[in-house]
Amino acid sequence: MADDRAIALIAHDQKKAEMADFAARHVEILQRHKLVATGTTGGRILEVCPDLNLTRLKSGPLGGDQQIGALIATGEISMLIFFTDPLTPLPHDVDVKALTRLATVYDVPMALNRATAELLIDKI
Ligand SMILES: O=C(CO)COP(=O)(O)O
Repeated sequence: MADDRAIALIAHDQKKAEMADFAARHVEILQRHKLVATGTTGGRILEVCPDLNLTRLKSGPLGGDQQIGALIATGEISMLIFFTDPLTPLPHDVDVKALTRLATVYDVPMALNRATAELLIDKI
């Protein structure tokens, strides 16, 4: 059965270049899937991979993390790839925590760094 759920892609500012590089390296896999991303991350990914089926939501600090959390709660996300930056304070830290919490609650595969994302991407 085809999986109609989306893969969620998010990166904090210091990790956006890494996310764009990750997407470019795995574009053949990603183009087989529906994708959602927070606003700025999605824009950076589409700069390097313009043909992806990617929906940009709000920017993280303006509610994008919460939008992805809501999609997790409604069963619409198959995997969360979230390159977090643990070295920079974030105004929306509570949203980040809420999102990773929901991914855990709903048992959604979640990669919080590139090494884990590289392992997960080969499983889809
Ligand atoms: O802040 C983010 C996740 O917490 C990411 O949001 P942007 O992709 O809009 O920068």
